[in-house]
Amino acid sequence: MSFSGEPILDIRDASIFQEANTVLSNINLQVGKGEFVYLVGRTGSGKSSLLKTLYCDLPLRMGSIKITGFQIESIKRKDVPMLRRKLGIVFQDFQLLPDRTVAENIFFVMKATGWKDRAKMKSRMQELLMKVGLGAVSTKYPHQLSGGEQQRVVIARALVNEPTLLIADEPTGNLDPEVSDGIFKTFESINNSGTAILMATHDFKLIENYPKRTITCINGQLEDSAAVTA
Ligand SMILES: Nc1ncnc2c1ncn2[C@@H]1O[C@H](COP(=O)(O)OP(=O)(O)OP(=O)(O)O)[C@@H](O)[C@H]1O
Repeated sequence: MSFSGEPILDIRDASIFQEANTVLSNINLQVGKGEFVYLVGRTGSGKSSLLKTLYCDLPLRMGSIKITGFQIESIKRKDVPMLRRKLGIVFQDFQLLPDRTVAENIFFVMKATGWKDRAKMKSRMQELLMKVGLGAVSTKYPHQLSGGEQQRVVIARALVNEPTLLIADEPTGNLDPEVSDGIFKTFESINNSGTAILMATHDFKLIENYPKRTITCINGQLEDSAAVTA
């Protein structure tokens, strides 16, 4: 694919490993600012490993990756939190702190990323909950929310620092179809306000209903729907 500006994600001749095994070999991928891209492939094909490499949870041992301005192959350990601040990361299992309220869960990330002004934190938190379609839930604990509501809180939390790229690994994996659809629309509205989204999913119904550029992990390679149709 070609872009008018610099891509927000630029993978060049990278290989992705899990211990001694090569999961993906010599892959190339460019994602433009504000794009919405699905990442699909059979179980074990390497989707999560690729995403983990992007946010430095797995080391990049071969090739180069530039993401939101950071060069992964040469990134210093001290810069990893800064990279993760520029990315929003959403997983399938909601990963909220169970013993803290929704507000405290969001404040926790804010404090960890340098927010100090209590009034600003509160208003940002309320703005984010509105954005993901949640009403007055800030004083509730995760167990008092449905799975879909918890996932919305996780999305709100991922948006705290206005990421330019949101990475989502099976964000609708544990949700029933109607709830998934609502969550997906939330991602779409986030994307419409300019955030690029890279979403690993098994949810082919979603892809059928909302077709977008799709990258498939297959036989250790990436297949790009855009390359097929271009
Ligand atoms: N922590 C780990 N240690 C060793 N090998 C791993 C680890 N995690 C994954 N793998 C292996 O790496 C390969 C790719 O797994 P990965 O989780 O990236 O696939 P995936 O496409 O995300 O699968 P799924 O759709 O089931 O989530 C698989 O062969 C898997 O067994």
